[in-house]
Amino acid sequence: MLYSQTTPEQKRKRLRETLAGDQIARFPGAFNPLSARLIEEKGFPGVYISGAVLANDLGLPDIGLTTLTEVATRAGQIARMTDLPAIVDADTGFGEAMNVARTVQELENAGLAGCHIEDQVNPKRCGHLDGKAVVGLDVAVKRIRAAVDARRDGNFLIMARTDARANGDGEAGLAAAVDRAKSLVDAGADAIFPEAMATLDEFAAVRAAVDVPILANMTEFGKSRLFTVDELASVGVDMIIYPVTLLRSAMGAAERTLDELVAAGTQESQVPEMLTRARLYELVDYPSYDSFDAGVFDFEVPGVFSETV
Ligand SMILES: C[C@](O)(C(=O)O)[C@H](CC(=O)O)C(=O)O
Ligand SMILES: [Mg+2]
Repeated sequence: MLYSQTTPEQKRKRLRETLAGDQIARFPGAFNPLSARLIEEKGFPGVYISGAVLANDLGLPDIGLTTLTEVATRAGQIARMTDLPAIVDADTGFGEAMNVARTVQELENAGLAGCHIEDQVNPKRCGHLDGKAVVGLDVAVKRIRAAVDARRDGNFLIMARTDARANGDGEAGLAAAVDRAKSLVDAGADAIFPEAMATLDEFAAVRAAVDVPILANMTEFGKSRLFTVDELASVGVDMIIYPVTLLRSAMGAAERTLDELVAAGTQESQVPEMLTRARLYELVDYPSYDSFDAGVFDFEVPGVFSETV
């Protein structure tokens, strides 16, 4: 009922244990608090909260327009709805070193289990688009040091993302990303997010260069094909995110339903694709509220909690 009973400290500990385990960990992106519940129910070990999704959900492009307050608030709403650890995309940290320090403390306060901070210049852009630029190594290192020093829970995961792969074609770009990754680990990063890797061999190169967990971003319509979990495990990736997948699925379904309403004058043909009333009530945990106040759930929903409605 209401929110998760697991404390942020417990979630952060659980995240550390997950990353220390042998299994590759998949973190689908929750686009709202309720979808975090769905992710938990399907057995995933964690929830990812995408900066692109938070911005796009507000109708904004992913170019660093969202504020720390907006991101911490929404990420906190998502994190509190699940017992799973949630990791949030903190973009460039909302400024330079001092701002990054505050960002980390606000995200801790919001109940997140970790965040990633990238080395792009502002205004930033989606890591899978061309024309990105990264800050100098000194600035990138300062961001990570500030983040690490600012956290009050040693288990809050500071992941460094490098966008340096775009700094040159093929080998040159990869070498730049590998160098950055090593320096960011030396600066204290707990994990590395090498952005826009083109091939499995590129992930393997990053894997060989650092001894902290590495993340693969399996975003659709990006720079690489969508590798399978086994493929990524075979090159030593520890964690996979599917940042925008659920938002794209949900918005795709919404568009199809609207098109059908326009074309047919009724949504009838789309109903079998929808989450049923029963399933929706199950996800928001209606029956638990009954134990609190028997007047809350004293109605019948046909087929409630069955597959039939
Ligand atoms: C991971 C990412 O930073 C995000 O905000 O989700 C994006 C995802 C995307 O735009 O597809 C990214 O820069 O890769
Ligand atoms: Mg992002």
